[in-house]
Amino acid sequence: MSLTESNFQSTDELNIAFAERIVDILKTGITENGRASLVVSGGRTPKALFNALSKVALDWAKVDVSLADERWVETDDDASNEKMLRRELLQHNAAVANFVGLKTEHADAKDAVETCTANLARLRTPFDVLILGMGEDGHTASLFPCSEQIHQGLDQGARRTYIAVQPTTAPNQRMSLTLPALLNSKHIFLHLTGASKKQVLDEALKGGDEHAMPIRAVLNNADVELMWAP
Ligand SMILES: O=C(O)[C@H](O)[C@@H](O)[C@H](O)[C@H](O)COP(=O)(O)O
Repeated sequence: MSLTESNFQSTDELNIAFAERIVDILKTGITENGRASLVVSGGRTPKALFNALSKVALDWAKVDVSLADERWVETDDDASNEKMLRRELLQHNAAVANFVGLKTEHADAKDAVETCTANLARLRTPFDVLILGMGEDGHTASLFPCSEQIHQGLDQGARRTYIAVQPTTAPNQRMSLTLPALLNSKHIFLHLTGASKKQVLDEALKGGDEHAMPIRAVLNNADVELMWAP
């Protein structure tokens, strides 16, 4: 499968172009299907993009927004991706979007897999836009190479859409879309900033065990657009 690279001079330039690209795809989805879906990652990288996106004119009431993964903490915890999303993306014009969060009342994410799977019906699938990030260890969404659950997460034969993951090199239990669920997307973007992430991506592109660098599993099975700035 192919990797299309768009390199920008600065994160500001990247965010402007990326927001426009996302909105174009979502508009097409709304025109063709009445609704469109946007599934995003958490972490630090997308904050400014989300802020830019929240101010763009779009029929946001017709957009379903969800997360590729969530840290299993309360939604008012600073580590919560939902908290970040509510602060950065679900504001301004985008405040009326239909947000489907992952965190439930269950103390253990394993007990919430069924609920998250049922809630997926509230989102248009295949996802119109999926934005992935990547960690320095080659994880994407919360498919962590260090976790015991990585084989299940990358299993394309299984019907799971979500998986509870316990990383051993990062804090918090997680809920993550599985590889087959991530791949059920019309447009997959990999959003990276900084030279070190580019080096990690180059390493992943050399090929090798997907379980050692889960981003490889996405790159090997989908057309991916890289959006990168230093
Ligand atoms: O919840 C999360 O942590 C993510 O969704 C995760 O996959 C993230 O995208 C990468 O870890 C990159 O994170 P940074 O953008 O913070 O480097």
